[in-house]
Amino acid sequence: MTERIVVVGAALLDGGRLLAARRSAPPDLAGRWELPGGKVEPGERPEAALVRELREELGVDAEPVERIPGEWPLRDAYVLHVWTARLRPGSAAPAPLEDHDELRWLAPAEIWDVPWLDQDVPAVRETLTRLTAGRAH
Ligand SMILES: Nc1nc2c([nH]c(=O)n2[C@H]2C[C@H](O)[C@@H](COP(=O)(O)OP(=O)(O)OP(=O)(O)O)O2)c(=O)[nH]1
Repeated sequence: MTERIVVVGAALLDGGRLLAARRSAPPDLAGRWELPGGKVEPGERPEAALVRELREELGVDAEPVERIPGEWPLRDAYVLHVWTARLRPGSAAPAPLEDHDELRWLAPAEIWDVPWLDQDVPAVRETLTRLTAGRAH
């Protein structure tokens, strides 16, 4: 039986904008944009994984807000789950410390200005719907 590995992605929102992160590796994903995050470790709660990954990759202190319903298949046995998230008061600003070489805060009208990973597009579209409906901020 193939084990399913959950990858958590953060739709990190601030002031009505979404943080997009450009991957620096591996070569086949480099240059494409994604929701920062990573694999949930065995025994780890997905929300805890999200907070840990955002600290490691971006140097921020963030908290999950709500799960975006749905799950999206990635390569191999990976599946993407997405949460909206926000910075906690006093958090540093995000910096591309690991896995990424550029970050951008995108306003709703700019969301499709970057080449997202194909597999992230449905989750990004869902996030945009929430942003424009004023249900996330
Ligand atoms: N973080 C993240 N990974 C994604 C997204 N879309 C997508 O296909 N992936 C893929 C890339 C990787 O193969 C895998 C997640 O790996 P990762 O490298 O970000 O996770 P990680 O920090 O736990 O990795 P590792 O160094 O511990 O191996 O999922 C996404 O939106 N966010």
